[in-house]
Amino acid sequence: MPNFGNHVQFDVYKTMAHPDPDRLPVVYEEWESRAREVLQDGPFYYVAGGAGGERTMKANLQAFDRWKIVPRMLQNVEERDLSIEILGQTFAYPVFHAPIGVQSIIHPAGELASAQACAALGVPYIASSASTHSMEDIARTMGDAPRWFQLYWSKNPDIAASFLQRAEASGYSAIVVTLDTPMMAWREFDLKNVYLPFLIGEGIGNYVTDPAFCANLPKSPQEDPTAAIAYWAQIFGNMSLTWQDISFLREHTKLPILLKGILHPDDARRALDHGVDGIIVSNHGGRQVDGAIGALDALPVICDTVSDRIPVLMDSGIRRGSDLVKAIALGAKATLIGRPCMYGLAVAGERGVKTVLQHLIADVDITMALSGQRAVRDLNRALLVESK
Ligand SMILES: Cc1cc2nc3c(=O)[nH]c(=O)nc-3n(C[C@H](O)[C@H](O)[C@H](O)COP(=O)(O)O)c2cc1C
Ligand SMILES: CCCCCCC(=O)C(=O)O
Repeated sequence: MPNFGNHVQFDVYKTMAHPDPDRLPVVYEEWESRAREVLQDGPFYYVAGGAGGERTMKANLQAFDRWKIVPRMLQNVEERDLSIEILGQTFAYPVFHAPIGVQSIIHPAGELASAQACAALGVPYIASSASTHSMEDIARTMGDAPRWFQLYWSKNPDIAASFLQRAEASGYSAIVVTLDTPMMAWREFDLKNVYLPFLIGEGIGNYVTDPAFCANLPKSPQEDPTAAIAYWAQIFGNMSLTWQDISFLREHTKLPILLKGILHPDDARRALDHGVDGIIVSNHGGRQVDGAIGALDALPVICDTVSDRIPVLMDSGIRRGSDLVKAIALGAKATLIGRPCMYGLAVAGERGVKTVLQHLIADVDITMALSGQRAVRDLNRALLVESK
C-alpha cells in the first residue's frame, strides 16, 4: 500500500523551506482573514456566516474541543496508511470536498478550480446542484478523477429526475441528497447585507443548462434571465417530502444514494429501513437551524445505531487534522471539508484549494503518527476521552 501521507508531509515541508512572495497561509484563521480582505461583505458573509445567532456554528467547533486525543507510544508508525474504502471505492485519504454551491461569488473559476484541485490530489469532489458551472463542465474538467453529485431535490420531479440522469451520464459515482436545506434559513448577515446570490443569477448555472428546467420557461434563460431566476426560486426545494419519497430516487438512479443532514439516530434508522447506501452527519455548517446539535455531538450515537451496515460520513466544523482524526475515531468513515476550501479558493483559486487540502492531509498524517496510529481504517474511540 503506498504511503500517501508521508509524501504529502514531505511536499508541504519542502514548500515551506523555500518561502516566496506568493506564499500562502498555513493557519486556518489566516486563510479566513485573507478571504475577508479579498471578498466584498456580501459574498464573504454568505460563506462565513451561519443561521441566526450562529450558535450551531459555535457548537460545531466546541464539540471538537471537548474530545481529546490520548496518544499512544512505541507503536512503530514509520509506515502510515490514510486510505479508506467507501461503497466499493478506495480513496487515498478520508477527505472529500463538501458540496458547495455558488462558488462564482468567491472566485471567477468557481467550481472548476475547486474540482481541478481535488482531481490533482485524488480528493473526491462533490458537485453541488447549486453550482455556477454545469455538472457536465465540472465533470469534464476532472477527467477520470473521483466525483459524486449532490442533489437539491426540486419541487418539480422532472428536474430532480433530470439531475439524477445527467449525473449518471457524466460519470458521478454516487448521489448525495441534501435534506436539511429545502429552503434558506434565517441568515442574519445575508439579510443585513441584502445579499442572496441566487437572486442576481449566481449559482443557477446547473439549472439553466437543464432541459427539464428550461422546458418550463417562456423564453430561454439567456433571453429572459429574470424569468429563469423567478422559476428557480419556485422549484428549488420541496417542503412536502417524506420518507416514502425515497423510492422516487431509487426509481431514477442506479447510483448509490447517501442522505446528507442526518442528526437524529431515529433518522439514521429510517435511512437504513429505506435502503439508502450511506448517510452524512451534518448540520450544514451551522447554516440552517440555529441552536441545532453540533455535528460531532450527533455522530457517536448515529454510528452506534448504524453499526457499520452503511458508511457514515460527517462534516461541519473540520478545520484541522486533529478534528478529522477525532471524527474518524468516533465512527465516521470520511469527512467533508467546506469553508476551509472556500477560503483557499478566495485567496488563490485552484492553488489555494489544493494547498488547504494538502495542509489538512499532512496534518492528519502527522497527528496520526504522533498519536501512535498507523491506519485511518483502524482508528477507534479508544484513542479519545471526552472532557465535560
Ligand atoms: C458557501 C456555502 C455553500 C454551501 N452550499 C451547499 C450546497 O450547495 N449543497 C450542500 O449540500 N451543502 C452546501 N453547503 C454545506 C457544506 O456542504 C457543508 O455541510 C458545510 O460547509 C460544513 O461546515 P463547515 O464548512 O463549517 O465545516 C454549503 C456551505 C457553504 C459554506
Ligand atoms: C435557497 C437555498 C439555496 C442554498 C444553496 C447553497 C447552500 O446550500 C448554502 O448553504 O448556502
